Amino acid sequence: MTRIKYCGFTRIDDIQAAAQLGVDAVGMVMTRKSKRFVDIDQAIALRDAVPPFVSTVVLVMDDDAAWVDEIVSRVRPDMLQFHGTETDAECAAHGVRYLKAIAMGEGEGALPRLRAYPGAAGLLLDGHGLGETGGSGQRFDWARMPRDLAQPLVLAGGLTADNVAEAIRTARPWGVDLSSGIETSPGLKDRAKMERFLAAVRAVPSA
Ligand SMILES: O=C(O)c1ccccc1N[C@@H]1O[C@H](COP(=O)(O)O)[C@@H](O)[C@H]1O
Repeated sequence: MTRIKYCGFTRIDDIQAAAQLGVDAVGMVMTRKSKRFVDIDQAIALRDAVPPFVSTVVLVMDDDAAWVDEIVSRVRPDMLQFHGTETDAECAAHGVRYLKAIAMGEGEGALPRLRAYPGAAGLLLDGHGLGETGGSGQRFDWARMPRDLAQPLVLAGGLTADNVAEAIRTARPWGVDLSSGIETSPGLKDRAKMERFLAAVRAVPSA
């Protein structure tokens, strides 16, 4: 079974709809570099709308350590997701389990970074380049998904209901994560797109 995370929520109705549909995790973006940025009070309201057994993840990107600590103490996400040039020690410093995003848009330059995060609960391989913000629907060649890493790998970048079956068959990820493929505009989710994406993932036989 391929796990599913929908990311970039800004509206309570959307996050509740995603949970009802059966996603494993929901994400909120708390770096001011993003068009989907939510502040602490919005994030608390969104988190409080998430039912039991659905994980909450907060995404940051080269943000001040003090800001990340404030998120941890007030929003209390189940996991952090780092998208910048943070080191393994910097990611671990907040005392919360984390995913590290690896910018696969870099080409071969991404390969050393895949082994630089032994403390990460999982790695999220995204289509954007190093230093660029994600969430823009940029994909990478799914055949480049490594096969020899111990950590669970999450595939991200440009996934939609129309391409996710092929992506899963090619990359064989632990899970998939997306934002723009289930939106009408940044931060505004579309229930029909969320439903179609889930059905497309569930239709792929497990390995
Ligand atoms: O969503 C954002 O605005 C964002 C900002 C900075 C870094 C990452 C961001 N989004 C993440 O990028 C991937 C893929 O998104 P998409 O499906 O291609 O739109 C996903 O993990 C988003 O959460």
